[in-house]
This record gives sequence, C-alpha cells and structure tokens, in this order.
Amino acid sequence: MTDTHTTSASSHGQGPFIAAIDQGTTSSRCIVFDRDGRIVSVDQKEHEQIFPKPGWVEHDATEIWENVKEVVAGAISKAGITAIDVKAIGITNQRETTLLWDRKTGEPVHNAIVWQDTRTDALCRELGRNVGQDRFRRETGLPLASYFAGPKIRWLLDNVEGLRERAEAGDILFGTMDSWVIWNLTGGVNGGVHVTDVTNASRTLLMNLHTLDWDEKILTSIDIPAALLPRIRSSAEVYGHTAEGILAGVPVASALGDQQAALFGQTCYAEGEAKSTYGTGTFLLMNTGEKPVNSYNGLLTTVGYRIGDEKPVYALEGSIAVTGSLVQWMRDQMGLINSAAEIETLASSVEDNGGAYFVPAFSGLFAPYWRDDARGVIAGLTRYVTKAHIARAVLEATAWQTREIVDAMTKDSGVELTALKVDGGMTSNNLLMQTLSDALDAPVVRPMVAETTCLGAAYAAGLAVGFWPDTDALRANWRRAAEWTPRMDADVRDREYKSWLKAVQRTMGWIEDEE
Ligand SMILES: Nc1ncnc2c1ncn2[C@@H]1O[C@H](COP(=O)(O)OP(=O)(O)O)[C@@H](O)[C@H]1O
Ligand SMILES: O=P(O)(O)OC[C@H](O)CO
Repeated sequence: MTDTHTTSASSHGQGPFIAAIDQGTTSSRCIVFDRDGRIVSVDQKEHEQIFPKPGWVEHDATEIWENVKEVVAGAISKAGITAIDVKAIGITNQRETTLLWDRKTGEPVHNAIVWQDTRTDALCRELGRNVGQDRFRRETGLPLASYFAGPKIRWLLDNVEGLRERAEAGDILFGTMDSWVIWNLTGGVNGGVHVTDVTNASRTLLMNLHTLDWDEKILTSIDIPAALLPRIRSSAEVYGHTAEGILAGVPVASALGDQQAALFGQTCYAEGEAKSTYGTGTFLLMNTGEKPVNSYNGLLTTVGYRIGDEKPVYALEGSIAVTGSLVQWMRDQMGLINSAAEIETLASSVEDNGGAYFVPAFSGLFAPYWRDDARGVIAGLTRYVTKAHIARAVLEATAWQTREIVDAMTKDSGVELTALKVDGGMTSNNLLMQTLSDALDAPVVRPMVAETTCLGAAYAAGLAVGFWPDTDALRANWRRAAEWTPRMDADVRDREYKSWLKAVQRTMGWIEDEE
C-alpha cells in the first residue's frame, strides 16, 4: 500500500471534511479533503490486472470492493477523524469497465471487463453492419467501439452460461464501478441502491444523450434486457447512506466518471474550458455548455456533469487509450526501466528520438481514429536507435497524441486552446510536460492539487450536501503550481508532427476480419 501526501487533520483545523473514493484502473484510493480543497489524508491500494488472452483485460470486482473498504478505513484513520467529521462521500471511477452481479447473493457472475479490453471488436463490426454506426453516434454521442460498456454486457450475456435467462428474470444487475461501489456501500444484498450517474451512463452506448435515459431502441438492437440497468441519477445528490463500517451513516452524495470528475476538480465550469488527465490513458475534455456538440473529427460527445436538478453540462472528449500504461509496459514487460519515474532520466540522456516513433495502439486507436484493427508499432528504427531514444519516443507519443486531440477539438468547437490544464500521475514528469508544451505550441499548467479526480468527486458531493455553496467557491480554491511554455522551433515541430502522423498510418489494418 502506498501512502502519499499524507498530513494530519490537525494542520487543517477540526473539519468538517469530505471523503472521495477513486476506483481507478490500476488502484483504488480514498482522499479526505478540507473546506479549502486541501488534501488531509490519502490511502491507496493497487489491484491485479488480469490478461487472460491478447487484448483481454479483466479485474476481480470482489478484490476491488475489499480494497475500497480498506482504503476508506486507511484514509479516515490517517486523518484521525470519525464518521461525524465527514459530511459526505463522493465516488469517482474508471469508466466503461463492466460488471454483472447477482442481486440476491451480491456475487459477480464474471470478472469485470475493463475499458481497454478488445474482445468485442468483431461484435462491434457486426452491430455496425446490422444497426449502423450513425445511429449510435446520433443517439449516444459515441462511435460504436469495443471501449464502451454496451457491447461488453452483450458479450457476457452471450458467453456466461445461463446468464441471459437470469438477467431476463431480473436476478442480475449491471454496473460500472460507480454502481458497484455505491450498491455495496449502501448495504449490498441488504437494500443497496442500484444507481449510476449521468456521466457514467453516457459511456455505455445505451443512454440517449438528449433524453438522458436508457434508449429502448438501442437496447433492443444490442439485445440487452432493461431489467439489468441501474437508475440514472445526477452527478451530485444523495443516493443513500453508508450502511456499515468506519463511515456508517454518512451520505453517499456524488458519482462521476473519473475524467468528468477531473474536469469538475479543475473547475472547468465555463464553456470552452478544458483539462487533460495523464494516467493509464489520457483524456482531454472541454466543457461545451448546456447543449451537446456533435463531433465531425473523431471526438466523443459526452455528459460533463449534472448537479442535482440543474441542466446538464456537456463536454467534447478526446480519449487516448495508452499513455501511462506504455510507461508501465516499458517497466514491467520490457524491463527497460525500474520505475515509472526513471523514464525521464533515461529519455533525458539523449537529445532527441534518434528517428524513432512509437505508436502504442495496444487497444487499437481511440480518438480521433476509432480503429479497432490497429496495433502498436515502433517506426523509423535503425541500428543507431538506443533504449534512451525509445524512452524519448514513448514520452513523445503522449505529446503527439494530445496534439491530434487538440487539433480535432479546435475544429469541432471553434475554440483555440490558449493554455492546457493538466493533472494525473504522468504530470510529475517535467520532460514530458515540456515536450507537451512544445508539441501543442501552448502553455501547459498544473494546479496545486494534482489529485483533481478525487477533488472533483469531493466538490460534487460537497455541493450536494451544502458543504460548499456554489461553484464560485470551488473556483477560488484553484491554484497554479507549475507552468511549461513552448521552446521548440516551428519548423522542427512541423517536421516531427508529420513523421508522427506517418507512423500512425503504419498501425492500421493489422487485425483482419477473420482474426
Ligand atoms: N514520472 C513519470 N513519468 C511517466 N509516467 C509516469 C510517471 N509517474 C507515473 N507515471 C504513469 O502514470 C500512471 C499513473 O498515474 P495515475 O494518475 O495514478 O493513473 P490512474 O488514475 O490511471 O491509475 C501510470 O501508468 C504510470 O506509468
Ligand atoms: O482509471 P483511469 O484514470 O485510467 O481512467 C480510465 C478512464 O475512465 C477510461 O475511460
């Protein structure tokens, strides 16, 4: 278990406090915040990544729930507080990761299928032929891709013996990790509430973006029974109360997908404000106001957040599947570095990439291409290239992928980014942040509290229970911690970007229909 940024509650007065749970792709964490949005305590625990076949990624949801309980107890005890000091709990989570469980026993029927998993490639192609790509984009704001939850549910119904009959009888519940955590927190088999929030529901391919309810026609065409589905609620309201444990009786008062939570934590409350989060993957979201904006350049239209009965706020999103996980791959699968931080030292030992470009299309390519048939390549290899050049190419891959998203965002929204707000684990890498600023030709800024995902969930929960009065009070908490400005010559930037785009083309069409 890791324990970072931990301070005692006494240095932040006597509270009260808000706790946030972030159920992420690699770990679960709980952070306690004070009224100024400062971190009081943190506890975090990683869970196993299960890779049963190439392209398949699963999590054990029971292990995740045990870890969630442990980190909540850890963060509360490190803060030296009790349930009385905690006014609400907020939930944020890895999105799209899909779980079905038995309503009566609380047992998962299968491991959770993780957002990165590509097992539904062929199913998506079949649905595209039978139902049509445009239909999904129009109603849900999303392209038909293995990334989203709907096809994963259908795969489980088709592949776990007897499951469809149990689902049709109403014995099975579906949830993304928000629903699983909330259901368990609020009592599980003893009356747990089965809900999701509108941001998480907007990632299923099953929610109509205009009505903000499940779309019956789409459910019929993917062949998913409505009896499985949770009720869709706003992102900030009291769903129920914690049934037992260290926080028994505390209201569970927010849920947002982690990227939307980061948008909220970065206080992007005005149209045109954007943030980019650098974790396992990278996700750039721009607030587009009260109406969904269609994308014609490969971005997703999604719900940004909805506070109680207020109008929903929409966002355009550019999703990149592999950024921090490429650094993990260099460490765990290749053994070229011993820690994620070491990639900066290795990459800094050379001036440039030595002509190498690494396109990590491990789960196909997400935005702006949405190509399930792509797979990773390292292009431009010669005998000159060393592991240090590859390390540099790994960092540049994150920067150029972001540049492609920013270009698409400008085309779709008409908004030129004057600066990019960043957060997430990779932003501790200075070389990467400088490379990003160079690739974008724009300043990159990081706030004082880099844990914006948990902060956003805490903010939404705090608004729901009146701990903070309004979003203006939250804006006042945002403080700049670091800024990087562009240093690269324009002609070098143009040449490098062109080479990157050429390398991207080399990834496509690797997987053929019959595979
Ligand atoms: N100094 C660093 N340089 C590059 N990548 C890093 C560095 N530190 C952490 N990472 C990457 O950041 C990711 C962890 O960030 P985090 O925001 O905790 O991710 P998540 O919320 O997706 O689990 C890991 O994939 C790790 O490889
Ligand atoms: O858990 P993270 O931070 O890797 O985020 C995953 C995203 O929500 C996937 O859409």
